[in-house]
Amino acid sequence: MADLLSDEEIEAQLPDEWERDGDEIVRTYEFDAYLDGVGFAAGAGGVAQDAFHHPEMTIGWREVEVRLTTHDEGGITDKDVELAERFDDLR
Ligand SMILES: C[C@H](O)[C@H](O)[C@H]1CNC2=NC(N)=NC(=O)C2=N1
Repeated sequence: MADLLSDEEIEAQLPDEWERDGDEIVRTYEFDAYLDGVGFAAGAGGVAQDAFHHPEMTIGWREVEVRLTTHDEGGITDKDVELAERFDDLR
């Protein structure tokens, strides 16, 4: 059970390069090659499954957009922030 973060908590805890978009936090990772993005998404998927907390990921040309929200709570919780930090560590 994760509690919804307040606007102030989100602002304070949002990792660098991440932005808030309504009830989601979002970051677009950029890569030198398309398959580097595909590989990142695969690794992020493994981390997500390990955390059992799953992002929406859109794989584009040399970029991957990652969106996180806690569906069970209807907004942003520390689960989203923690997973964002773990994704950043994959870089
Ligand atoms: C039952 C519930 O769907 C599961 O506990 C997990 C699965 N992955 C999830 N992922 C995300 N982003 N939010 C959730 O609330 C969530 N819930």
